[in-house]
Amino acid sequence: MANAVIERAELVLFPVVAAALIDGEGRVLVQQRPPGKMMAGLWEFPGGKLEPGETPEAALIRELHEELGITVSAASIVPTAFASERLGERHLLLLLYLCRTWSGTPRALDAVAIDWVAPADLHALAMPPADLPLIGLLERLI
Ligand SMILES: Nc1nc2c([nH]c(=O)n2[C@H]2C[C@H](O)[C@@H](COP(=O)(O)OP(=O)(O)OP(=O)(O)O)O2)c(=O)[nH]1
Repeated sequence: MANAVIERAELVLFPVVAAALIDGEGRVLVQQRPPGKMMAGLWEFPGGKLEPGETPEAALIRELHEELGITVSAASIVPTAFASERLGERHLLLLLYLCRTWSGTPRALDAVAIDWVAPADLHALAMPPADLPLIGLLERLI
């Protein structure tokens, strides 16, 4: 019992924000994680960690600008789903937003590559474990 209490106290939640950008044909943008990063080569939704003092929405707008070179307004990102997954010593809470409008053309500024994929085709991509439950949700939502 004491051990269980200690384990709970030491567990650190790791919030990460990500966006499913949807284009006019109902496809979702995914990007491939670069070499040297954890889970290199896997396809993910653009996004990342929160900086100290940042709201999830501000972090997502910043990450989309840094990673894709696009500008997104707070009104354009809709909180939609989350995933919860053990990630090494921490526990990932992946907060997924939908976004259908932005300005600029997405470019792979951080990732190896970006691609636009129909939600049903996400099943065929190698994605992080946390993302897998989100695919079926996106198929129904988009
Ligand atoms: N962006 C993103 N991260 C994901 C997804 N699924 C998933 O498990 N993750 C994990 C991978 C990483 O452990 C973590 C995101 O951290 P990161 O290191 O990529 O964040 P970052 O962009 O702030 O990276 P950095 O600049 O600090 O290198 O979340 C996803 O769909 N999108």
